[in-house]
Order: sequence, then structure tokens, then C-alpha cells
Amino acid sequence: MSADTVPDESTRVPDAGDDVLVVRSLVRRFGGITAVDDVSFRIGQGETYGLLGPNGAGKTTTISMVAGLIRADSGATLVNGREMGPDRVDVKHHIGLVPQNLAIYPDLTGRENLRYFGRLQRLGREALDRRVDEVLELIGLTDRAGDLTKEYSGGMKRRLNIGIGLLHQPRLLILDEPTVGVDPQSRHAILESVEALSVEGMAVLYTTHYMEEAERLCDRIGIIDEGRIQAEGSRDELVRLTGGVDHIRLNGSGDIDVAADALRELPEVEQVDADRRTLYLTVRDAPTAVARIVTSATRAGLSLTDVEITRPDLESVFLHLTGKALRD
Ligand SMILES: Nc1ncnc2c1ncn2[C@@H]1O[C@H](COP(=O)(O)OP(=O)(O)OP(=O)(O)O)[C@@H](O)[C@H]1O
Repeated sequence: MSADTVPDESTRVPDAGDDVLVVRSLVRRFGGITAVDDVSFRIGQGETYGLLGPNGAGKTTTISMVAGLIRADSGATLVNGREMGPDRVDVKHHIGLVPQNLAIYPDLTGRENLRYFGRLQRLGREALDRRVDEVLELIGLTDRAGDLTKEYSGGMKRRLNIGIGLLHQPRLLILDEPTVGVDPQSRHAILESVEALSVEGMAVLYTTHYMEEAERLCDRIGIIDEGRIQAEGSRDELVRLTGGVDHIRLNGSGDIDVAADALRELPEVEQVDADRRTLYLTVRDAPTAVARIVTSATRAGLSLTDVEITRPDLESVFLHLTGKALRD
């Protein structure tokens, strides 16, 4: 372990707790625009935290402060209990930042790129060889490590970029929209690499405007819009903010009105609307309720042709909180 990776207890902020990252009331203005407006959150060891919001919401500005690239107008960032700032080289050592822009050399192989950046991190020769192998495994590029990176696909280059951020074994890895502009297959490979990190015990801060990625990767999600965290929680906690009701649509033939009356008797059914061949149900916990609903409708003489369940997602949460769609 090199000298600057030894935790220096004397510089720990006393009430920092055990979290790898504590962000307290960060504010950053650019001229008349408040890009980040009182943003606070915490990330524990092994936890993946997502900042989910549309373009211009303040995600990049937030992580630029967290990573010590720019100064906050007010508020504080603690990494491993120590205060981050642009001149805190010792604190920066504990984070790995994967920016949106690629920083790799096209005429070097994947392995050579990692070795080059590892030497910049002052990893000793043996430690470097070992870590480069580990990182190649983590990002799924072991088989292509000897190929020039100019021959890599866009997704492979992104994964190598993630690998560079991992070389010095940071406690916190920050990824800024790592899947923007890559094809679906590469996206899948990038998401798998990120999933592997929390297994390694790393804390991850992940920004995205794709709700599917936040749902899949993140233990907790902060929904950010116009510089403010509008709500925070696990996917399920956030979805409950919308009222937590699901919808079931039943199509079939028979006496729709009789079936509708029978379904209104079920405790899990909150509302039933009917038209000629379709019943629209508002229910609690549709996956559990659906079997009883189908049985009840069939007993009431409905011959079903189609059953569809719709559950609220983070897109509906964003709409509920801001009155806007998440996507442009
Ligand atoms: N250097 C800057 N100078 C002036 N305004 C800025 C600067 N950086 C960001 N902003 C503004 O601050 C707001 C937040 O931008 P930010 O880049 O943090 O959002 P974002 O959520 O990361 O979106 P994107 O994905 O588009 O980068 C935007 O209104 C943006 O125009």
C-alpha cells in the first residue's frame, strides 16, 4: 500500500459516519443559473447510487464537484470521511472518475493503455501487472487485451475507459452517463461490468437519463431535475410515491358488466371500468392479484382472450414529481 492510500484519521471529519461518500447541501451557480441547488446524498460501501435526470438537470456539475474538478459555491463533499476539494490530491486518490469523453490511445493495445495509465498512477511493476489482469477481467476485455484500441467497438472503448478509472482500486467509482451513444449489445456489456463492481465492494455513483439503467443497477436513486434532488430511494420506494397502484387490462367475450360487478367485490381491486370487450382494473400488487382476478372473471362467465399488467416505473415517478417526461 502506498503512503497516500493509508487512511489519515487526523483529517477525518468527526461526524462523517461509515459512508464512502457524503454529499452535503452542494450549490453551484454559473452566472444567473443555479446548476446545482442544495444537493445532498450518501453512498455506502458496495452500494450503487444513481443520479437520474434529463439533460441539463445538474448531474455533470454535481459529479464535477464530488470529484474535486470544480469548487462548490457552498456545501461539502466527504470521501472516506475527508473533505474533497480541487487541491485535495490525497482525497482524489480514493475516487476513480470515468468521464463521458474517452481518454485512451488508439495506437496502443488495451493492455498497453492500462499499463500506461497505471504507471501514471505510480503502481509498481508487479502490482501493475496483477492489477491490469484483474481489471481486464472485470471489464470483460481479457480476450481482446492485445488488440489495438482503434479496432475496438465504441462499447469496448467505454469499458476500457472504465478500467482506467479502476486501476488504483478506488473506494468510489464515478461514471458519467457511460452508455450514451453505444449500441444495445455494448450497453449490455457495460452494465455487466458496472454490476461486477459492487460485488467487489466498491461504492459507485452512476449518472444516467435512462430509467432502465437506474432500475437495473442502482440500490438507491436520486431523481434530479433543475439542480435539485426531487426524491430519493430504492426503485420500489420511489414508485410508491405515485400511489403504488398497478393496472390490469382484461379482454374477452361474455357479459362484461356481470364480470365487472364480480371483480368489484375483490378487496385488491380498487376500480373497474368497462367497455364492450375490455375491463380496465386499478389494483394493488398486480402480480399477486392477477390469478384471483382471472379466476373471478372466468367464473362470472367471461371468456378471456388477453390479460395485460402495467406497473408504474421510474418514468411515471419522474412525471409525477416534475410534470415532465424524463426523455426529450
Ligand atoms: N461551465 C458552465 N457554464 C455555464 N453554464 C453551465 C456550465 N456547466 C453547466 N452549466 C449549466 O448548468 C446546468 C446543468 O448542467 P449539467 O451539465 O450539470 O447537467 P447534466 O444533468 O449533466 O446534463 P447533460 O447530460 O446534458 O450534461 C445546465 O443548465 C447547463 O447549461
